[in-house]
Amino acid sequence: MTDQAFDDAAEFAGRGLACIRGERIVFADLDFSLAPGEAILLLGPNGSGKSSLLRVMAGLLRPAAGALTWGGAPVAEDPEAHGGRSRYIGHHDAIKPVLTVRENVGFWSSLWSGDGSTATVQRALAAFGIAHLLDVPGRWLSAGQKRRVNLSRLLAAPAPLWLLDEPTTALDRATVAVVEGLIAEHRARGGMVVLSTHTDVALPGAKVLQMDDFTVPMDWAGLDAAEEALS
Ligand SMILES: Nc1ncnc2c1ncn2[C@@H]1O[C@H](COP(=O)(O)OP(=O)(O)OP(=O)(O)O)[C@@H](O)[C@H]1O
Repeated sequence: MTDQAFDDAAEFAGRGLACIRGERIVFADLDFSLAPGEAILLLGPNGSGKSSLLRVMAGLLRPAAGALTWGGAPVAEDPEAHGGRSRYIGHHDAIKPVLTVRENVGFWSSLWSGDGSTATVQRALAAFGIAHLLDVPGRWLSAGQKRRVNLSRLLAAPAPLWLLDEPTTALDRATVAVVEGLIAEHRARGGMVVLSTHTDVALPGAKVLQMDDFTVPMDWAGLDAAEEALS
């Protein structure tokens, strides 16, 4: 864990992004840009593509059209570098029930940053008020505790780009405020955040992407080219 500014932060942008899942075009012609210190709030009804866009941004899902850039360079040319600078926290809790909290968070910290030390894990858990759960197995955690453990991975392996899918689900109001504060600190250090939510999360000055602005009809003109690109 560090309080230092992110020297490797740079503008993260997407141009002309489209996403097909199953047989459906989820979104198309989507542009975004995110400078160091900025945040994007993803809004839209169930199924409008918030999770899909976050997975595209994380490099976990190939866009059917368009491209991502980091500091102007195509992300697709160096996916490993993108993996190193981004932290994707999905809305499913990635917690192994038989491992302790220390082992769960330590695994990710080690994988992402090569650290994984107990001291680092402990500091990350303390920020979420759950340092006392260090030796508790994952299967004993409540839904909100699981969420906090998941989010503590962000602090156990610092990186400039946080991609957060409904991060406040199951959290009590006090912990939502903690998350808001940690996001503000992350942005103050030049970090960037993209966050999907169905609830109120305070992200001062965030850009808003309404996902339903990017839905397209099934006869969308770019469909053939997009399907060909994916095949
Ligand atoms: N693995 C998958 N295979 C096929 N289709 C999928 C898959 N995952 C999602 N979809 C479809 O993609 C569309 C967008 O889903 P996505 O999860 O991105 O929406 P969302 O806005 O995050 O929804 P929610 O608010 O319910 O979390 C939906 O129509 C969904 O059925």
